[in-house]
Amino acid sequence: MASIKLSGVHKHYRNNVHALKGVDLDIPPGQFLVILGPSGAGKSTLIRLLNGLETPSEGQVVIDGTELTKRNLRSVRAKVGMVFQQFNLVDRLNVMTNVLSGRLGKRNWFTSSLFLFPRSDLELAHKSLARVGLVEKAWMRADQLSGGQQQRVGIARALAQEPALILADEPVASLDPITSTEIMGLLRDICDEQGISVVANLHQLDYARDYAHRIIGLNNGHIVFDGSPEQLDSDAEARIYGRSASSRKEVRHELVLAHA
Ligand SMILES: Nc1ncnc2c1ncn2[C@@H]1O[C@H](COP(=O)(O)OP(=O)(O)OP(=O)(O)O)[C@@H](O)[C@H]1O
Repeated sequence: MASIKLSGVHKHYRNNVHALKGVDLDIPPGQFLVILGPSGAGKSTLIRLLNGLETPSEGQVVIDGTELTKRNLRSVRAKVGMVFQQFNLVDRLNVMTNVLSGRLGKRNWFTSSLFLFPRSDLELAHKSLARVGLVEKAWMRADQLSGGQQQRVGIARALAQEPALILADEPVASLDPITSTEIMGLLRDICDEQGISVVANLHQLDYARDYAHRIIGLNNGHIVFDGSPEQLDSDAEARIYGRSASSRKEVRHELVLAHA
């Protein structure tokens, strides 16, 4: 389980974009947090700050009481599993090897470079594949699987890290609606059953409502909503997406008429 605290976090990129503008956020252990917001709001930047892919220009990111710095990056990252929109598997390698790569951060340079894994790692990779229901695909090439299966492998790879936290950057953006609900359900079950915190960026409000314990809304680098799924009403949606609630209703009405 991981507790996460962001205090006064700003992110300026070199091109003068001010992507995050003073973000304060406390995420207790075991929470499933969904980040919503329009394109460019800063969602991916926030996710990337949590595993040290980006560093704050100002402010602090503290995970389990340890401030994330360049010096402790490797040890903190070893506790953070990543799940990506495009799965990020090595296509030509089999599923088992892809899952085992989740162990690389825990091994020294020599054994990692030779892809030598102890028996305990193989058992853990097998257990992770069983958790996502894909043991029978262990020796298939990753690129022979469907998108949903590839995302399950991505989740198994994250689980093989024995993570305290899983970061999911638009985990269902490349999947059809049925597969998307299966993947969101799997992530929520992992969070509830194993106490692994999940922070996910989403563009779909319905999935946020159905699967999150808590939702934050980002707009132009600011947190403009922080509440439960039940609190995400039309006013909150309007704050997050920068439209008035009535204009969103009109747009929906037009869409319904257009499809009638
Ligand atoms: N590496 C980078 N260098 C420069 N600017 C960047 C970089 N990454 C993001 N930005 C800018 O920072 C702002 C926030 O981007 P970010 O990707 O965090 O938004 P987002 O909410 O995840 O958007 P989307 O939903 O489209 O993925 C945008 O203006 C973006 O162009």
